[in-house]
Amino acid sequence: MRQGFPIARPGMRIGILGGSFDPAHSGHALITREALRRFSLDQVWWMISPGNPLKRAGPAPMAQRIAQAAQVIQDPRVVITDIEARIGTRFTADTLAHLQAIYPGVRFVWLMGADNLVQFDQWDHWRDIMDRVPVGILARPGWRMRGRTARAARIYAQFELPARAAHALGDMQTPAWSFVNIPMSPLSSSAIRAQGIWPRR
Ligand SMILES: Nc1ncnc2c1ncn2[C@@H]1O[C@H](COP(=O)(O)OP(=O)(O)OP(=O)(O)O)[C@@H](O)[C@H]1O
Ligand SMILES: O=C(O)c1ccc[n+]([C@@H]2O[C@H](COP(=O)([O-])O)[C@@H](O)[C@H]2O)c1
Repeated sequence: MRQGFPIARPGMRIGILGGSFDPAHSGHALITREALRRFSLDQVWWMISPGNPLKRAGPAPMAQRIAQAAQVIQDPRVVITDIEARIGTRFTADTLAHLQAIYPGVRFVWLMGADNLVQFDQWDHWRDIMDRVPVGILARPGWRMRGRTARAARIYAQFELPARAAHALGDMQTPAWSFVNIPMSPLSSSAIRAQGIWPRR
């Protein structure tokens, strides 16, 4: 965990994996390593959300989620950050606007699992997100087909970058998105919570 705002130089390609991370698990680590490789990213920031605007139940306290995330991944290319809470945003479109203002010249790529693509068209100002940054989608068990046929995917079909060219995603003019098939993990935070081992008391 870097205190304050992470350091980034102009020209860097940085993937933002926003999430509840309630708790972080090895599925997050897997998609992060794949995103780094497939989208040729310099870093991925695990942006621990103050709370998903579409989820009714609030997550475990931020400090607990950050500490757990730091146990799940130790990679110099991965930064765990509460930047969204610091900025005071929880809608992704707002957050990305702030990040681009704070870090001019940094090439941000929004990352998400295929499950989020399915409801992406319900996010606040989702088309602004498409206009602002390239979007990298990582396959998730049970969600590949639904992701591919999601409303957002259909509306932006002409802007899809084929997976074989995904390494160039960060340099693309927006809108641009790419869906990559990767080795998949069935893990989910909800399954871990259902086991009653999280949140820790
Ligand atoms: N196993 C996985 N495969 C692919 N993507 C994943 C996986 N786990 C999480 N993600 C993605 O990581 C991001 C953050 O996910 P989140 O922290 O909500 O975890 P989750 O396991 O999806 O949680 P929950 O089960 O509570 O919805 C989201 O974009 C989600 O799609
Ligand atoms: O901006 C929105 O309307 C919006 C709606 C749903 C989810 N998000 C973001 O999507 C990311 C993934 O959320 P989650 O809860 O699936 O981990 C996280 O950064 C959320 O803030 C954002």
